Amino acid sequence: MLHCDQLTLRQGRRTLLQPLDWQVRAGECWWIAGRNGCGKSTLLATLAALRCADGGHIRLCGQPLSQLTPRQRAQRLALLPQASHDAFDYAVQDAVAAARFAWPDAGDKTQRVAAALDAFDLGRLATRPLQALSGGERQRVALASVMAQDAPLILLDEPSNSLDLAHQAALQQQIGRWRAEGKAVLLVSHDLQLAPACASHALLLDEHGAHRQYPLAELGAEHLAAVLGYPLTRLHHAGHPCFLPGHPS
Ligand SMILES: Nc1ncnc2c1ncn2[C@@H]1O[C@H](COP(=O)(O)OP(=O)(O)OP(=O)(O)O)[C@@H](O)[C@H]1O
Repeated sequence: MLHCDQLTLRQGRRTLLQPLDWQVRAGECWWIAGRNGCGKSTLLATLAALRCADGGHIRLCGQPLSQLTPRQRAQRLALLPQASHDAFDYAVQDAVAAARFAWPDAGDKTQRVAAALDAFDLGRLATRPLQALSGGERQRVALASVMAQDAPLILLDEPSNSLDLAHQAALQQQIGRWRAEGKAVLLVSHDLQLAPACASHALLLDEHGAHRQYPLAELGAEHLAAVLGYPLTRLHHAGHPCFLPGHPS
């Protein structure tokens, strides 16, 4: 679904990402992990064509990303940014419906919006103005908008920000459903429980642009600890791996 060939990212004179060859396939979820400022959001912004790559090539669903029109891109990928700013004070249901702009001729807008509102527990808030929402409620609207867009590649930048525990669990389940439907998910997250519970693979980025890729089953605490700069222990809990800070006593 996504092919990166020698993808290189820079910020000023600093190399954020040394040349990366990377393939993301349908049904996979890649956890993208690294310390603050290492370039995770910049990578997602580049894959969403919000900035240019500083080297290399990106192909999305078989076509060069740079050759896709904005609507074609929106039909192929959806981005949840780390923060959203509301230019208009839409009602929740209208904000989610706006995400259907990529599919103007589809006749299923009402059902898709209703399903997205339901998946993120927003039915009760459907007519509430965006500016009258709490932080976690606003985050759930952003997630529902991503779902309504119905793109095969989903880019999530810290999606569990501000979510309470029950809504984090709902997000984990929804990521599982997306994978089962054959969508691919890129998950930037500092959450050492949620992310490994959702992911099939990990892409670790360090502060000098170096990167490593692992199937999640092969991601050891020592690999993650090396890029995060903190000792970790890998555990198995509720059917998934998770990582805890510190060494076992
Ligand atoms: N517009 C900009 N001008 C200058 N530097 C920038 C700009 N945007 C980002 N940077 C720098 O680029 C680096 C990568 O930023 P990025 O947001 O990709 O990090 P991140 O890995 O997502 O971090 P975090 O975990 O804190 O969200 C950081 O050092 C940041 O300060």
